[in-house]
Amino acid sequence: MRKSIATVSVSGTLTEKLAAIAAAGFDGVEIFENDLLACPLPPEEIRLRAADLGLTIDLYQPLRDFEAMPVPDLRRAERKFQVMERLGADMLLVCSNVSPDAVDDDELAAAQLRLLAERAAAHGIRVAYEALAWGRHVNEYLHAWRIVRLAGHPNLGVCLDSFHILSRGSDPIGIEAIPGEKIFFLQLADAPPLAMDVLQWSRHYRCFPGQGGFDVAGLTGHALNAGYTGPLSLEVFNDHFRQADAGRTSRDGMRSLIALEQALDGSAHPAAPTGFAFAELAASGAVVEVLAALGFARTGRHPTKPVELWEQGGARLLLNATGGDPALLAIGLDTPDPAKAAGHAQALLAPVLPRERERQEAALDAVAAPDGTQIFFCDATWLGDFSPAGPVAGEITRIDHVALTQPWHHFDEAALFYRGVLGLRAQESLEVADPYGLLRSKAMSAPGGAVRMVLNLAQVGTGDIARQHVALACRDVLAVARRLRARRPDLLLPIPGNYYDDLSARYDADPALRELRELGVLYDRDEHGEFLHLYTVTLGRVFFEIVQRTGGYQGYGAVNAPIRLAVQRAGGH
Ligand SMILES: O=C(O)c1ccc(O)c(O)c1
Ligand SMILES: [Mg+2]
Repeated sequence: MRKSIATVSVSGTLTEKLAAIAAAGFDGVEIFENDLLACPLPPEEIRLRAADLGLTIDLYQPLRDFEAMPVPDLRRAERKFQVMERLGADMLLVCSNVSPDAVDDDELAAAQLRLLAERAAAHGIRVAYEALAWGRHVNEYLHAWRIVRLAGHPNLGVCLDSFHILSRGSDPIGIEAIPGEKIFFLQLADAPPLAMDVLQWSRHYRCFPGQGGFDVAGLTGHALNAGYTGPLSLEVFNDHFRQADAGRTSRDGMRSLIALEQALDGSAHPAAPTGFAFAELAASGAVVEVLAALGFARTGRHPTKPVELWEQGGARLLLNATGGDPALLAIGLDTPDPAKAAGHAQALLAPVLPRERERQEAALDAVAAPDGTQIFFCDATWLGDFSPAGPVAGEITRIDHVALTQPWHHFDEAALFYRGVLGLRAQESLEVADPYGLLRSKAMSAPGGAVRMVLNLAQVGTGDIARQHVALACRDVLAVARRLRARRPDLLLPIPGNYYDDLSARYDADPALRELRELGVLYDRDEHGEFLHLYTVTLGRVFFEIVQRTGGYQGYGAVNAPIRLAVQRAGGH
């Protein structure tokens, strides 16, 4: 299907926006009124510029509060038709009236829209009428459709906007009752679930399909079933997108439409990961000390690269001595068909990483995540490169999750990347207090929890944008804590006594509490089970968490995150 995007969705001047949108592969644009008014180029030049870039101008929206007025402003409309002819745009958007002067009279609205459509027809222009969720009298898409039907003019149809429909909780199934040729335009936007005024929600928090909580693909399916053949057009008002790099935002929008088309095809994710193969760290001597204290042992070396394999149970860490502070460089994922997974990632515009390969080494397909973390798709052969010495027994069994902190302007992009490329589903999104700001946190996981990731967003003010961690699952976190305590107490993150006073206020009778306090182990429970966890101090950008889940606990100990953040920040841990 043709893909379009409203210029309001990306940052920059109109000419910058057009260039970025074209480079991302879109077919067309909706030009937002202010972008045109502020542009030094005359409409004819903008038309040429767009055409040179291979973009059609699919929609223009210069009229506000037009219909159901005591006197409709046809003079202004006539002027705007002239602008549209110069622009080469043949679809005019009219959103439902928000003015207190609007009259609650469908017949009047229909008569005035009919008049507008008649005048538009003389210029070869069609009019698409859209119900804004906060329209004064018309705020439901089926209401807008009734008015359009009442007007009965071939040049008048409806514009459907997924945000306005889904934000009000309207059932999009009704779209299928609208004849396809009367759906003139389809605007797509998602949004995170927020309990707030719908106008503010729309103007500041919209995001690309797949980044929020609405079933935008399902709504699109209804429009296609109705016979809609126009473009899928992204219309996203978002405070972050307005500041972010236009090229990057445009590519991200394109990725969201490709993922939406895949969802419409109904095909399952072709190459979902089944577990963590490894996490690779830029490592220093300090990392080696922590791993040794945790009971890991070096079991292999790469034949040609300065990379060591450290293992315990099914947890495998690669320590890369290429220099630099400790940081997470790469994540390896067990993938049934790595080539297919890489192909799928590439179709979603993930940059495929070049691989230098020596003879006899396993070929590894890898892509770069939005924050630069390398994602490797692995089958069993990669391990052979390291000629591992054999299993290392211990309490730690595998990698439970990896937590990455995203720059604020790439958070939604990262969520969409992990959802589309790896097929992870967002589990929960919450806010965690840091002594100097707020951290937004989104957990994502593969079905059954075989792969879990946590994306943290450093809000403005936290300053702490760099921290990442690898959480290791274990059978007995108290045993790990005791060992660490005996060998290297300095590596354990110290937890304040006040935390344990509160725990005992909440879970009075639990005799294990005393030991948690002594060992610095934190505790949470949900309706499924319990969660015990501890943290090491931070090395460079990275720290380790040791977690023990019992009885199907699904979370990540989020209630304890503010304690951890405060100790890390205050104590320089
Ligand atoms: O927020 C608005 O005013 C606005 C304008 C045009 C649209 O298509 C829309 O969905 C919202
Ligand atoms: Mg809209």
